[in-house]
Amino acid sequence: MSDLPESPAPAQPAKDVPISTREALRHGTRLLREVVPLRWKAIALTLLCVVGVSGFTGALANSTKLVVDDVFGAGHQGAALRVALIIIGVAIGKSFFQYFTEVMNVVLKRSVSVGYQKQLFATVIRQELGFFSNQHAATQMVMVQMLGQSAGQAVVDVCNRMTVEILTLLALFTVMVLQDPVLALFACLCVPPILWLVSRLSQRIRTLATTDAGLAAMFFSVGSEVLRGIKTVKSFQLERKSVARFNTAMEALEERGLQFARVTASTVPIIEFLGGLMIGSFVVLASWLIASTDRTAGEFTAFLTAFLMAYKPAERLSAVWVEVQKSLMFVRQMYGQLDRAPQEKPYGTRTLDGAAPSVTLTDVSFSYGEGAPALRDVSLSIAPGERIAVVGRSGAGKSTLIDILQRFYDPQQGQVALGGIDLRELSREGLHDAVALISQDVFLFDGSLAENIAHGHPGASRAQLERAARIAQLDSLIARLPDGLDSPVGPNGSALSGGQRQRLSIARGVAKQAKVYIFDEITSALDGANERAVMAALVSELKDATLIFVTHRASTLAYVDRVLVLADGQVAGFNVADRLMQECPAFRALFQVPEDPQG
Ligand SMILES: Nc1ncnc2c1ncn2[C@@H]1O[C@H](COP(=O)(O)OP(=O)(O)OP(=O)(O)O)[C@@H](O)[C@H]1O
Repeated sequence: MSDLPESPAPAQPAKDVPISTREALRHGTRLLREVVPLRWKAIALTLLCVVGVSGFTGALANSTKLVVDDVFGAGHQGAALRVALIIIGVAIGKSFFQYFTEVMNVVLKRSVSVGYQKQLFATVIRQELGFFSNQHAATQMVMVQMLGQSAGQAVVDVCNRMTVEILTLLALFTVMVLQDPVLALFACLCVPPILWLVSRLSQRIRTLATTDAGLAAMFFSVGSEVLRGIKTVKSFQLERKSVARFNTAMEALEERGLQFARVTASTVPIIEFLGGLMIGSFVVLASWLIASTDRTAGEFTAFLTAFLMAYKPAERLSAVWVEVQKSLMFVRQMYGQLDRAPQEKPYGTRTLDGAAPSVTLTDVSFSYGEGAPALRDVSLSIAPGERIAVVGRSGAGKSTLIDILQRFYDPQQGQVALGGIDLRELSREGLHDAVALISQDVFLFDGSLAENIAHGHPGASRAQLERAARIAQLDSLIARLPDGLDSPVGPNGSALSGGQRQRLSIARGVAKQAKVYIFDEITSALDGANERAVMAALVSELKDATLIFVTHRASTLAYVDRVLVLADGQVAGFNVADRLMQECPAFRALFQVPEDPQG
């Protein structure tokens, strides 16, 4: 029959592949094309602030000419006060625009990041089940957070940080040309080789930066895994091992930080030396120009100030470019995720009418990837409204069977049908409305008992919620709680005991009013009395549905019509329990009480 189980490559921390300039431009352009129409007001405001900052920086450099020529040189009456006022005015103007630039930085970064984080999460959640089995949930979430933030960072870096440095350099260069075109030409000849050297160094920094994110994701992944399983860690005395694993991750992070610092630090002395060499040459050239032409000392001072002031934006520009490339590396990864076609299998259009359907498997075989088949040539038929138990040793294929019944996976061979309709012909809603899974892995939402039950049947009446709670034997708990059914359960039901959480999850499943119920080890956290009460209520209240209980407990068998025994992915028996005890060795191995050796 159909497709292999989809196991697309899930989110991985950033790969160690530096981004080429062409790729960086491609992804950067796409990002801006998407962001600009949505946030053009914020971007326009940012650009306005950036033009203000650059313009006032140029003006500040130019004002040194006034200081030298008008204040110190000519000694005009009142010149000092006038020049001082000009300089103060320019500084205030620059600070004003700088303040709003910073504010716009935060606004723009946050809005872009959040927008992409929402898109990424929506893409992740649409993936099929195979996607999630290969990747830690914490890592997935770190990737969603980090990739979204990188998009925000890249936009801010390009629209704000890079633009401000480029415009400031242009403003300062204009001052240099206006004040002394000959020296400006000389600077133009000297600067390119320095820039080439800087770019070589930044390339090295970029390579080191590529694995940063992967290590950061490891920090969360290792730490959160240990903390989530803290009870297991303590009970198996795994503290030392856990700390050792965490320390290894931390040491890798530290080592990377040190390497990064060493390379970054080496750039400063080299640039300082070359800068000093250039300034020395300017002084010699300027003294000759001042002596042999009508150039003033003020012009040279303004030129030199502009040149010296250009050093910082040039340095920051190269740093920002490295950061932009790093951000764009993640943006590339983000688009890789966003562009991944949703792993949704095609669904049909049919729905199930009437009451409980039959469940039929014909020659069904299924393997996870290349491994041994988890189910082999399984053929069976469950009658409408029948109650069956599915039993088998660990790894026999029980969970795989129930995943296939819900079409989480399609088998590679054979056919699965509900009420005689091939599952692939059912619409997505038709299938998931008809089948309810009540799992042993209880997952509850932070809300009231009623809200949690209503997740099974949005829009259910109060009476329907109360009925579901009663079937799940929650009525005595509800009677004790001050707010009854409206009492909060806490995050993932933390205010409830294990058994109460399990019963709440049963109530939610019951409220769904499905036609086929699959109960996966649902009584594992219940005491004997509660288990009997829950099972009796389920079989009497859900008479109009086909019930499938996956179980390891012998006590459950008293409530079912037949028992399906799975062994190594095959049907070892499917009959009433008494007959299986006589005929099926696999069943006896599971449930026969060993004879007392004492006699
Ligand atoms: N996501 C997966 N990837 C690869 N192999 C898997 C996966 N899930 C299950 N298997 C393999 O498929 C086989 C059947 O597993 P399954 O989970 O269906 O058994 P089970 O009867 O439900 O076991 P248990 O009672 O322990 O839950 C096992 O050999 C198992 O190792």
